[in-house]
Amino acid sequence: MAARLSVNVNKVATLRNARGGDVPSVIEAVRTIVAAGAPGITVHPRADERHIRAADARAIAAELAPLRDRVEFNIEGDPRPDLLAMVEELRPHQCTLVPVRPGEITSQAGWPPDTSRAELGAVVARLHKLGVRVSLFIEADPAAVRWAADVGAQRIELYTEPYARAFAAGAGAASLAQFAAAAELAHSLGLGVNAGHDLDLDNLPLFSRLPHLDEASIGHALISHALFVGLARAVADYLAALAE
Ligand SMILES: CC(=O)[C@@H](O)[C@H](O)COP(=O)(O)O
Ligand SMILES: NCC(=O)COP(=O)(O)O
Repeated sequence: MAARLSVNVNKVATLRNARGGDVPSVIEAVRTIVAAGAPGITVHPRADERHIRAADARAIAAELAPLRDRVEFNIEGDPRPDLLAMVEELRPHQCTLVPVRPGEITSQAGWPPDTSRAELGAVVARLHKLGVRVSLFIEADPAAVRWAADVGAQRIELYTEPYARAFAAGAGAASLAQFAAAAELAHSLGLGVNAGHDLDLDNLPLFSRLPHLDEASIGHALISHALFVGLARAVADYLAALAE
């Protein structure tokens, strides 16, 4: 069975915020994406609200509430108090905890495996208690996979920028082998396997062969593709690439 596509709509909000109004509408984008058959929506509401704002997350949660049994909502972010309060309020299917470095343009790394298990473990336990699946954003590194299992996560999200870079350099198969080893280890430890960052129509068909892949969250390249072919067609293209 093909992995689920979760479309990250951050960049719709980036375009909207550029002019300060409500065009393009994030909610209209969500409706179009869901109508095109994507079974997941992802947002990464950053502390500086450069794109997705707390109000967007609330509006998306309300929009998806009637569809809860077929469309998953995934909120990504660092475990800062306001984000955890948002997750507690909105109860998305999944929260993906991502390390954030001050001033980063975008995510640049996964959680280091020497991150305090006690501190993050308490956050994971709190979210699990709310019925929210927790995924931890990590590198394709066995030590990081074992760390995520020790912290109590239900899933990992493999940070795929290194794969995308390797693919562009003609070394995609070798990189995929490293990711596959991490996915196999995660599966053996009872962890689900998500993946995301810099996946696109060129590198996704090969990556979709990853064993045990549950979900791919894709935003920047998909929304960019939509500028040329339309959003519904972009979603269809990514669903097809993920099913290859
Ligand atoms: C965790 C991840 O890889 C994405 O959520 C990424 O952080 C998107 O953030 P931007 O859309 O701000 O680049
Ligand atoms: N978790 C990855 C994500 O949500 C989207 O990343 P990108 O496709 O915008 O690089």
